[in-house]
Amino acid sequence: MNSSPLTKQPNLPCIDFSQENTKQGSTSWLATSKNVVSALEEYGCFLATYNDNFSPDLHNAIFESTKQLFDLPLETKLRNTSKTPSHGYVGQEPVVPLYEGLGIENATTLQGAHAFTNLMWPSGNATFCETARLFTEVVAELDQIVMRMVSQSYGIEKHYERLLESTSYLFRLIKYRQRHEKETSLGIVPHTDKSFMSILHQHQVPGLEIKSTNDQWILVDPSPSSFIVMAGDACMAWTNGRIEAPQHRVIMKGTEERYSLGVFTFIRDEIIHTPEELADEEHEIQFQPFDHYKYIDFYYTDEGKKSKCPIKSYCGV
Ligand SMILES: O=C(O)CCC(=O)C(=O)O
Ligand SMILES: [Fe+2]
Repeated sequence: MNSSPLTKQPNLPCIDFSQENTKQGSTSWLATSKNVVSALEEYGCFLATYNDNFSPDLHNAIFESTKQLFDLPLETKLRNTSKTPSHGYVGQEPVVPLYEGLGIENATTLQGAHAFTNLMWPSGNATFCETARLFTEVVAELDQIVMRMVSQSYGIEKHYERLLESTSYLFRLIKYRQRHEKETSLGIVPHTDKSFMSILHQHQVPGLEIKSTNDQWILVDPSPSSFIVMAGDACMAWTNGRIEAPQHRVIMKGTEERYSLGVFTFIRDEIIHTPEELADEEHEIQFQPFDHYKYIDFYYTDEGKKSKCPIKSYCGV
C-alpha cells in the first residue's frame, strides 16, 4: 500500500475562460479578472481552461504538425535562425542534451507562418502553416483577454492599448527527446521568461515545474484543454513588480519523449514605461523605461547570464 505524502503539493489556481466569463463588462468577467490578478500576484502564473475556443481537433492537429517538424533532418531545422538570441533553432546543448526548440517569429501573421514553413518545407506544407498560425492566433486571443483583465483591474488599460499595437508573437515548438536511463533528467534549467507574457501548452508527458513563493516546485499536469499563463520579466517591470515572473524548469522523470508549445509576447519598437498609476508614496517606480529586444540582448551577455534578477540588473532603479 502507498503511504500518504507528508507534505501536500500546492496546486496552481485554475481559471475558466469560457465564453460566459470572457464577455467584457459582465459580472463573470469582473469575477474572472479578480481571480486572474490574484493568481498572477501570488504565483506569477495560473492554469487557464479554454474549451470554448480551443478544440480537441486543434490540439491533435498542432501536435501532429509538431512531431512532423522535429522529424525533419537537423540540417533543415538549423535553417531556423533569428537576429534575436534564442528565437531560432536551439538544441544540441551539452547542459540540456534532451532539449530541442524552433521558433516562429510573428506567427500570428500569414507572412510569419509562410516564411517559416517555406524554410522547413521548400515545396510547401499548407497543413503545418495553417495549423501553426491558427494555434498561435487562438492563444494570442487568450493572452489579450488576460492582459485586458489585468490592465483594467490596475486602471492602466490605455497603456496596454499602446503595448498591444506593438506586440509580436513568437511561437516556440519544443521537443525533449527520449532519455537514456543514465542521462541527466534536466530538460530545461530553472529560469524566468524574458517575454512579456508566456502561454504554454503541454502534450501528455509531464515535466514542467513552477516554483511557488514558498520555494516548492509545483508539477503541472498536462491537459488537452488547458494552458499555463505565465508572466515574463517584461511584465514584472511594467507592473512595477506587482506581478513577478516565476522560476520554472523541466525535469524529465521517465524516459518518454515530451512535446510542449509556447506562445511568447514581445514588445517591438516601443519603449516599455511602468505606468505612473502604479506608483504611490509606498511604491516608487522600480524600473526605468526599457527596450524589450535590447533587454534580451543584455540577458545573453556574461553579465546578464550571471545576474540573479537580470531585469533588475538591466533597468532596475
Ligand atoms: O517545456 C516546457 O513546458 C517549458 C518551456 C519553457 O519554459 C520555455 O521555453 O521557456
Ligand atoms: Fe520558460
